[in-house]
Amino acid sequence: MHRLMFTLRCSSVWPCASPRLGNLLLPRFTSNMSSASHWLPPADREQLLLELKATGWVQLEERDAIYKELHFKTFNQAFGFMSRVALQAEKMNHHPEWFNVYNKVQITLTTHDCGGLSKRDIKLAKFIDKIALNM
Ligand SMILES: C[C@H](O)[C@H](O)[C@H]1CNC2=NC(N)=NC(=O)C2=N1
Repeated sequence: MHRLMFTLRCSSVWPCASPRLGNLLLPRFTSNMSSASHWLPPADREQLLLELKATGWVQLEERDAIYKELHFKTFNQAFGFMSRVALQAEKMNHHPEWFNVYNKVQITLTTHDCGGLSKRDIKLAKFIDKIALNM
């Protein structure tokens, strides 16, 4: 109950994502809630998530994050893809959670600084889709 009340009080100033009340898994409040430029307005969020779902991203149930699994022909292709994403992630100072076995790459995107999805996750997801298409 305390967590729910916390969210209701804080939701109007949340900089990254609109909190999910459905399953009561609520974002952390941290002192590093940097710039409002990462703010994902709820209306934009729904539209952008629809677009990403059409390319194979799914929303995780247990946290405010998106997930995609990619398959390549070889390990070299998978690793080449990861290298390109890693360079972009470093440029954006926004890093994926990911797991690779041979030709398979599983990626979770979320913004740790705000405990949920932000514009940065959308931007990185779109970049990932673009790179994967060109492999
Ligand atoms: C201190 C550093 O800027 C932060 O920890 C950055 C690094 N990379 C990050 N990556 C992701 N996915 N979320 C973050 O909030 C984040 N924050």
